[in-house]
Amino acid sequence: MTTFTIAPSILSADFARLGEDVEKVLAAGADIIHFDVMDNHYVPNLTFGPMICQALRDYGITAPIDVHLMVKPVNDLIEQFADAGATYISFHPEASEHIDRSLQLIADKGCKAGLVFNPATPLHYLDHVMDRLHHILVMSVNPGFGGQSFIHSTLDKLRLVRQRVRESGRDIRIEIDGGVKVDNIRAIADAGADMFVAGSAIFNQPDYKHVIDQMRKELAASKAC
Ligand SMILES: O=C(CO)[C@@H](O)[C@H](O)COP(=O)(O)O
Repeated sequence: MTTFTIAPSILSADFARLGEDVEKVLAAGADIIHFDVMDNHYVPNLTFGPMICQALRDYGITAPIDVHLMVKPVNDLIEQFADAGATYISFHPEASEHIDRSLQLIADKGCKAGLVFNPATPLHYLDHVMDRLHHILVMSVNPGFGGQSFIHSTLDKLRLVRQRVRESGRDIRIEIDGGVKVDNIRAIADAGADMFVAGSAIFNQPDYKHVIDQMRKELAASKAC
């Protein structure tokens, strides 16, 4: 049976009360916390760095922290986020000079590695690195901002990624990120995702538990179950 992971993106959380908001979303049933790191260079927006990750660990957050690096170059921040308590670290292959080296660095620092694909990034970057991946993150919006609409054509991309993972015979998680809502999460699971990042869909609602419960109900009805 497929294990589904719900990963709220703190990009839409209340930054003035971040520790409390993260505690609240975990108590509402979230599995892990998704951390969108933007550098105003690789993407046109600026968010937070490793100090915030460390601050959440110091505050007492023990859930896995899933760091999505939207930065260029990537290696310095891989090291800093690993030291600050990241569990998973993913980066965009076109933002790394040496993809294999960056993946190895993540593993050497004791974290689990992922590669991220923008809607138009070709999947050939998966060649030769499947054995190094814990997850593959498929972006269903162009990176940089929360609250964008899901790009429907990424469902086809998800199916291709699912096929590649199946053919590899490896247990690689497939994460989707951008525009994930209660009303599309089942179709996304049917297309092959098993980790779901959702920012605005969860944090912009007053009752996080209600949204997460509805998402789980949709997932339970998916063909992937
Ligand atoms: O990485 C990104 C955007 O670059 C995403 O994680 C978004 O932050 C998801 O936000 P919603 O689309 O769910 O509001």
